[in-house]
Amino acid sequence: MYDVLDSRSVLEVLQPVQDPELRKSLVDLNMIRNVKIDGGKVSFTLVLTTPACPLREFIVEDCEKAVKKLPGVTEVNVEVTAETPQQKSLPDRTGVPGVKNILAVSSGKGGVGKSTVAVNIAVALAQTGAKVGLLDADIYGPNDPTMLGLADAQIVVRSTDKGEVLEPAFNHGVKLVSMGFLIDRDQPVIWRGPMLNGVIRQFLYQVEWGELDYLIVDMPPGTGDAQLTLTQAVPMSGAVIVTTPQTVALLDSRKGLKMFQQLNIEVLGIVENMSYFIPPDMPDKQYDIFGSGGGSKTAAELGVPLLGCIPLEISTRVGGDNGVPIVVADPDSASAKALKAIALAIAGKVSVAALT
Ligand SMILES: Nc1ncnc2c1ncn2[C@@H]1O[C@H](COP(=O)(O)OP(=O)(O)OP(=O)(O)O)[C@@H](O)[C@H]1O
Repeated sequence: MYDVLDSRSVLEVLQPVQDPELRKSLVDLNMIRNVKIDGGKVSFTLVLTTPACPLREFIVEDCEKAVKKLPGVTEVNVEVTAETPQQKSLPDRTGVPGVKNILAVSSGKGGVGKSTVAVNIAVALAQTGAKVGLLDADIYGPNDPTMLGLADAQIVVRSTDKGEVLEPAFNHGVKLVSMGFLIDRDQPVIWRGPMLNGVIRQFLYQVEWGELDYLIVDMPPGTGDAQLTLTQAVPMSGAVIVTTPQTVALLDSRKGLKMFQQLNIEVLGIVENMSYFIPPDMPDKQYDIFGSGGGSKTAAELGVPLLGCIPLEISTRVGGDNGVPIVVADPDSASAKALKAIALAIAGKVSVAALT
């Protein structure tokens, strides 16, 4: 069938190989580029739709298997790169130049670990090579500077010919802008809609974010006016809802889900935090402190995916307090593994949403 080994025959054997999430041919998606033949050696570039592709190895293996079937092939070299697609444009919303995808991390209730999840997901995505920003919009408890090791950072304002711009702080591979840089922690601030709107617009459009694959927005907990103002002001492509297994937390997360759905923002899934406790001195034991299975039940009821379950681990809390997120401090811990898998699942879903 294939008399000559050339780039056309390589593309032909790769034609049936699909991106497992997009269910389309890699060739049709323009994910196979720079095919080169040198004797029996075939090399090409595989351009994934996110550096955090959860199925990277699987896709590479499929490509190698397909090309090795060609007569005369002695070696296959696949160079893997990524180009994150731009989120679809939203009606009545202005995107942020250079920022490909904006994602909300929210919770119906306070204290469920929303900021812990937002910070660790941001860092986990950056660890894969993605360019990541974090906008800490939690007006009630802006903890991201502490959790990212930037408690003492100052936001720098520069005058340019386009007016004043803010320079984000940076640590663990993530650019950060936080409400915490603006407000005095000991002074309660009452945020009225227009004021919050103004600050958020500044955080979106007057910050030198540069090129970002993902801008994660750590939302304030709850579903009140502030959350609604924010959800309407930010051109988000998707939202992640963090919950704990208790019934109350789950009821609240249902409200959060409805809020996003009403505003036509895709809910990418639910993260169940504090799912179970593993005592550090008894790693074989597991205690379901807040009950079990709540996250998966709610996800099934509401028809959204469960992105993952994170155990309650002392080192996760310590990582947050010390400014070294658990995915950096102890990447092999159960929590870090769960958080990294959740970050990859989110990246996969974002690419699918952008390309379908
Ligand atoms: N899986 C976990 N294991 C251990 N501690 C955790 C875990 N998740 C969160 N925590 C701890 O619980 C506390 C609350 O977490 P966090 O600040 O992330 O919650 P939150 O939902 O953002 O709160 P709020 O928005 O109401 O301020 C923090 O001290 C954090 O370190």
